[in-house]
Amino acid sequence: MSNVKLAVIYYSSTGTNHQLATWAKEAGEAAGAEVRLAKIKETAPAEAIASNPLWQKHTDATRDIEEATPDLLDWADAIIFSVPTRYGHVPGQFQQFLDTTGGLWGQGKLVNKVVSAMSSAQNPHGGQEATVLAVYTSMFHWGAIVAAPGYSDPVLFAAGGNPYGTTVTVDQDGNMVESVEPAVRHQAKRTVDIASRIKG
Ligand SMILES: Cc1cc2nc3c(=O)[nH]c(=O)nc-3n(C[C@H](O)[C@H](O)[C@H](O)COP(=O)(O)O)c2cc1C
Repeated sequence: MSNVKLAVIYYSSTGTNHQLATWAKEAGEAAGAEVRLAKIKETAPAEAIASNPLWQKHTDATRDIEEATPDLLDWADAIIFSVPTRYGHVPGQFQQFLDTTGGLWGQGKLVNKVVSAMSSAQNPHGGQEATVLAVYTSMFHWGAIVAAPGYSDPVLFAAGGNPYGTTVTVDQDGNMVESVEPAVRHQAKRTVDIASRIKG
């Protein structure tokens, strides 16, 4: 049993990052953490969502998942983010969420949160690493402690060897190309482990 409270926060249009986040949630629970899975609030217009059947289907299927709030960040000792690449950067929906955290930041409440990030893109070199690093740039401003996986376990090589955070390529049909589930589980376990050492 761990005394760590872990928030797994994701944005996903077509399900990939929801799946990554779900594996991270399960692994966090297996590591003994208290875990809350939350989605970033969708801000795209209904017409945009309806124009992509995969997006509409995923939106409908995840309607009941709680939405991330600053209160959730305040609650958590550790946070795992999972967001898809948008032109090598984070989705606007995620940036908008970050823009609501100024109050917590001003009170110093984001300092020493243990954070880790994951991502996906349609191409192996389409911005996966850049997106994870974009998340971390904001985390440095929080004063958070970045728990990147590095090469801390052999499973990371099979997943593509991204030391910044687990990332996956998604084909035209929305299927994951690399087998990243073990790497996601390792990243979540490591995040809980580091957070428990910091929390003491
Ligand atoms: C506006 C937009 C921009 C995107 N930009 C890129 C990109 O620069 N490189 C890339 O490989 N994939 C890009 N993609 C593909 C997404 O990264 C991919 O659909 C996503 O990783 C799937 O994650 P999800 O199923 O969780 O939504 C883009 C998709 C959209 C809608």
